Amino acid sequence: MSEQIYQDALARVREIGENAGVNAEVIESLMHPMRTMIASLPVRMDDGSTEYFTAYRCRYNNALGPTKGGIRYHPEVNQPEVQALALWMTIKCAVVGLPYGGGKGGITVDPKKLSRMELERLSRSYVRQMADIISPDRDIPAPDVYTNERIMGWMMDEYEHITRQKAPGVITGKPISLGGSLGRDDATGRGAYMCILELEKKHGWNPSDIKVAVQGFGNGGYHAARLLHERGYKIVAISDSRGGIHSDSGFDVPSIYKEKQRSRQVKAVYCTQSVCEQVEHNTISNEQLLELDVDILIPAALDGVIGKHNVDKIKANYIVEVANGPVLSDVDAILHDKEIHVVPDVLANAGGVTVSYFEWVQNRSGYAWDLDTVQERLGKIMSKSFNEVWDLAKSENRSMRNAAYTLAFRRIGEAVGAHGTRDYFNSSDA
Ligand SMILES: NC(=O)C1=CN([C@@H]2O[C@H](COP(=O)(O)OP(=O)(O)OC[C@H]3O[C@@H](n4cnc5c(N)ncnc54)[C@H](OP(=O)(O)O)[C@@H]3O)[C@@H](O)[C@H]2O)C=CC1
Ligand SMILES: O=C(O)CCC(=O)C(=O)O
Repeated sequence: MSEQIYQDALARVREIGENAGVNAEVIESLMHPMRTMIASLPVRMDDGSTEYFTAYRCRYNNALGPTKGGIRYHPEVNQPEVQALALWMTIKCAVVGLPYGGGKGGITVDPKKLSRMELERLSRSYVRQMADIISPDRDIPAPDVYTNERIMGWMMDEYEHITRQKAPGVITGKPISLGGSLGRDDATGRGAYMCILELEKKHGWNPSDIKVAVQGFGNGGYHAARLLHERGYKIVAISDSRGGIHSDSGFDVPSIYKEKQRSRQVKAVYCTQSVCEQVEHNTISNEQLLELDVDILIPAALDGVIGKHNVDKIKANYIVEVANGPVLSDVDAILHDKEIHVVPDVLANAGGVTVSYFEWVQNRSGYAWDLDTVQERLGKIMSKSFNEVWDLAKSENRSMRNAAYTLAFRRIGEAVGAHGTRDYFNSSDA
């Protein structure tokens, strides 16, 4: 996660923005984050000492609504990365038509080294520092890498403690018992799966002929792999932070998940009810996984994994970006020329924020939807958004990323215009 990622994200906005048919001032406004708050979080450790962690929350742009985006816990979190992630949230929410701007947060920490109590104190400390900028109408966090519903529950609880009122809409991805939505747990992977179903229709694919490699086996990667496996796609490679496994005959995803839950590692196993047995496979690195000869490559871990250093070795026909920012901008044109099609992050992983939006709507109305309603509405938004992007890409010979950004810029531009004559670019920190 290089600090260059933000410059890379800006370069892409500038390049695509030039041909999007949008006022240059709108594109310029996207080159500047509205506000990034940096805080030091003092945390009492279990041994009685105090450690300080650096935390960020960026509210990037709120032309379309309150800012929205996850909170990442990772040792390499830094300000430029958080800003890049917040910029992508701004574009993503516009691509799928949500009434949100973009934000993102993070803490520079290795959460695997903290005890549960330390993690809870850290998470509560984050909310104490950020309480002035988050709120159900202003900035609404959610989970991202190495954060989860339990952490969202602690954060909501801390916020309610500070404001002395119930405020479930301040954060999404919460436990169901605290106002979370059914269907948020697998929404990111399901949204990507729904994009692949659209591709399946367009190309007339037979799922059992399609080989898929998935990098990252967390919330996004696991559910995408599980749903594709259930439909009959061949999941030939899976990895986590320690490396990956590969077999051309495909893996049984539920078995691998069961073993990952048990041992914390991705292992090539097939499990019956009582026992998991090893199956034939190769052990591969995360770099090798990206270079496999597959039909669909799903990077679902971290940003910047495909760039000039490896683009010549990429063999997949489709890259479906479940991770945010896995492909660097300087290889967009190379991939387009090689006819390696990218379903961009701002579309492919938008299922997560879409169901977060549903959660927020449910919290505000005080009425919980059933799972069928959530999934049906997610399906409608994903299918409509996918086809809008696809149609623009086909009709104007743009890449899908270019088309998605173009649609987003136009929507943001319309909102900026509709805000009126006030000097929008200098104010509006609502
Ligand atoms: N959660 C969400 O709702 C959304 C997530 N995303 C994006 O999806 C991506 C993954 O997020 P999410 O699934 O939530 O995160 P999780 O924390 O649930 O899982 C992360 C996964 O990535 C693996 N991983 C970590 N580092 C590496 C590495 N260097 N190489 C390969 N794998 C690695 C982890 O391995 P291990 O298990 O060994 O730690 C884990 O399997 C991120 O880019 C995130 O921004 C996008 C939209 C929404
Ligand atoms: O669910 C959300 O609000 C945001 C999820 C997120 O951080 C993302 O889409 O990258």
